Amino acid sequence: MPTYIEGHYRVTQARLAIVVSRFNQFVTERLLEGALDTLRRQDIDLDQVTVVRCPGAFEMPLVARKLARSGRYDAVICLGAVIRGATSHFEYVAGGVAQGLARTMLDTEVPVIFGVLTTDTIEQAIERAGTKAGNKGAEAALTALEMIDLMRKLE
Ligand SMILES: Nc1c(NC[C@H](O)[C@H](O)[C@H](O)CO)[nH]c(=O)[nH]c1=O
Ligand SMILES: CC(=O)[C@@H](O)COP(=O)(O)O
Repeated sequence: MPTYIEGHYRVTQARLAIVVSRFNQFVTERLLEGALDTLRRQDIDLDQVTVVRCPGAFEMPLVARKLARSGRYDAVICLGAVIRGATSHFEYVAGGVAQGLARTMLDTEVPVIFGVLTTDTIEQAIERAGTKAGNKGAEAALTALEMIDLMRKLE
């Protein structure tokens, strides 16, 4: 019979940092609301949650790395909205954030949750920030809890 290891959402004493970018704040604040509401509904003490705002998604990897390396957090949730414009700038911002956050997670071995929307339109972003396509911030919060529990089980 194989041994199965998996993380559950119910974790005790979870210390979380949430990095939120101000760019497209109309969207990112909805992601933050979804994340905080989900953590609350999972009985996470929001006094153990730190919210850090940064200018744009491109700055997130540095902020996430500082938080992860501090040793004060069990996971770092990153919430942003990169929405395509008229130039190729989208590719560089979105690619830089994804690669930077992935590298931070591997370098620090602290779960860094990619809750950054990368959409072609504002409508797509709004749909994923609490309307018809759910709330990616809420999803990111659940992923953080599952990863915290899983990491503890793999220690
Ligand atoms: N266009 C978007 C940006 N651009 C700003 C960058 O994130 C960065 O702050 C700037 O290049 C200075 O380093 N940021 C987003 O979060 N979303 C966008 O759609
Ligand atoms: C993702 C972006 O950087 C983008 O919103 C910038 O818009 P533009 O390509 O029109 O300068």
